[in-house]
Formats: sequence, structure tokens, C-alpha cells
Amino acid sequence: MPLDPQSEVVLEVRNLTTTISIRTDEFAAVDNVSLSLKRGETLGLVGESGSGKSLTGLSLLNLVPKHAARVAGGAVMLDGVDLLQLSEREMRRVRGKKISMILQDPQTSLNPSFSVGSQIGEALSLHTDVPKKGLKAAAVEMLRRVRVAAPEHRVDAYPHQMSGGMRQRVVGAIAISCAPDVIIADEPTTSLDVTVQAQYIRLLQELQAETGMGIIFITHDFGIVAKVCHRLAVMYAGQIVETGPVERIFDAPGHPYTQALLGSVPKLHGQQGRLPSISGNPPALWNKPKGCKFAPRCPLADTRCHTEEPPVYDTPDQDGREHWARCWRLETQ
Ligand SMILES: Nc1ncnc2c1ncn2[C@@H]1O[C@H](COP(=O)(O)OP(=O)(O)OP(=O)(O)O)[C@@H](O)[C@H]1O
Repeated sequence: MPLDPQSEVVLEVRNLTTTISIRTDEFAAVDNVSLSLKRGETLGLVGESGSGKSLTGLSLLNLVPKHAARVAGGAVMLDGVDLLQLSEREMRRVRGKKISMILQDPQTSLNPSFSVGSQIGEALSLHTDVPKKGLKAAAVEMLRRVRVAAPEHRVDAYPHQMSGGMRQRVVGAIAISCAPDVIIADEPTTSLDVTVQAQYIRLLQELQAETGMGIIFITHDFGIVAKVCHRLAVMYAGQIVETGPVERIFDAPGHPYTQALLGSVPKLHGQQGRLPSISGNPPALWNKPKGCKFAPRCPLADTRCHTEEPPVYDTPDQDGREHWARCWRLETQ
């Protein structure tokens, strides 16, 4: 789905840093992350396990697990307001209404003891002025919007009485019930089988076309990225190492990490592919290399890569669309 180039920016993240406490020390698991999202745009956040994708998503809603993590710096601008400056009480009003999250496992997002209708109704009553009497009818309407068959009956069902795909639709209904500007979808299809995955992705796209919401789509799966994302941000060891339009990154990845990830992945519009494994492991939080974080695994690294952190180099495409990567090799290009 092409994105209107005039589309306005809805979310702007600047220098977001989130630390994890280990004993008496704190380590940056999200390291100076900056990104932006336009209305109607889907931005894919990709990278290996542990690269900081989920923590980035949680930081945007100020939902990091407080016992272990802390948003230590940066700004998350939504509608001119820095969400990181809001009190927990103010933030509760924003969550769900302006920015929502869909998690990987619908089991953890739905309460097994309440009917799905009452859970959708609760979201609606928190953030909209639908009167109490009208909540059930509004929940039925939401279920219809996420293409749940026989919504008048399903509204009274409990989560365990539904299939995984249907539960994820209910989570989607809750997330969009208040027409948020931004949805963070963290591996929302991982627990679904391939056919249901495809249906769910189509649903998200349809809802996006209807509402113009921006989506940050966190995934391991480049097949899904090719289908749903307009732009990509590739994460490694807590940093974004490359950002650009999806086709551009598939055709001409700038960072050796992205190149390695794409190495054995089918081309755009090809069949689905998980991230292939790259030899070696990402660094531990407490043991990140001094220079480029990827240098120890990079086949192209030279001495400087091991000692000096590379800056960001812009390599826009011929239409001038933003594309950059954090790699010394781009210095001379
Ligand atoms: N609650 C926590 N306690 C301790 N460390 C954590 C916690 N949550 C995340 N981390 C650490 O922060 C880093 C980033 O984790 P994060 O879950 O954001 O990665 P990810 O890219 O989303 O991985 P995955 O794809 O496996 O979900 C990892 O090193 C992880 O071990």
C-alpha cells in the first residue's frame, strides 16, 4: 500500500535510551534510538532476538517492567506532547486512546475471567463517552470491525472459547477501539498459523486504511515485513543501525548486519522467511564493544570499526527518501 508522501508525522522518537539494571549497574538496552512515524505508515522494527525491539515498543508507552528497566532519556513526541514527561495517571489516559500496543500472545493481554465483550467495553468506557448502556452494542460493532463472525454471540464468549486467531482479533479490537493515532504491534502474528497470520495482517491493513493509524510492526519475519511495511528500522544491540524504505533496504542494504540478515531471505514479494542466523552472537548488555557493536561479527570490519563508533551516513534514494546506515564503509560512498 503506497504511502502519501505528504502524510504528517504522528510520532517522533528522539534519542530514546532505556536501561536494564543488573545488580548495581545500569546498561543501555535501548541506546539513543530516534525514529519517526507518519500517519498511515507502517514502520517495521526488525532485528535478532534481544536487540531491544520489544523494550523500545514498551518504552514508547512507558510500560517497561519497572523492577528491571528504566526509561533513562529521550523524548517520545505524540501530538506535540512528550509522553515521557507525563505522570502515570496522565499516561493512562493516553494509552489506548492515542497509542496502543498489541502483544505477541493474546493470552497475556486478555483476562480469562471476563467475556471478550466486557473487556472491549472496558476499553471503550475508559477512553470514549459511549454510555454504559451502549457498551455492549459498541463491543459488538468493534468485533464486527475486526471481522469476527456472529459478533452478537461472540461478544459473550470468554477468551478460552475462541481460537488463537480470533483472540488476536479481539486484542486488535481493544487496541483500535478508541481509534489511536499509533499502534505498536509486537510480533502480533507469531502465535498464529500461516493462513490466520495472512488474514490478520490483511485486517490490520484494512483498519489502517480506514483509520489512518500509524503502525510500528515489531517482527523477526522479513516475509511479513515485505508485505506490510513501508519503511524499516533495523536494530542491533539496542541501536538502530539502518533505516529506509523497505524496497530500498531489500535492494541495497547499507549495513553489513542488514546484508547478513537479508542474505538468505527470499526477495521482496517472495515467500516468507525468518531471520537467518549469523555466525557469532550479539554482545551481552554489559559487554558491548567499544566501536561498532557489530564489528566482532562483521566480515568487513577493519581496525577503526573495532575502536570508533561509526556515525550515521545518509544514502537517500533517487527520490530523496531518507535512507541511512551506521557504518564506516559508507564514509567514502
Ligand atoms: N525484564 C527484563 N529483565 C532483564 N533484562 C531484560 C528484560 N527485558 C529485556 N531485557 C534485556 O534487554 C535486551 C533487549 O530485550 P528485548 O526484549 O527488547 O529484545 P527483542 O529484540 O524484543 O527480542 P525478542 O525478539 O526475543 O523479543 C535483552 O538483552 C534482554 O535480555
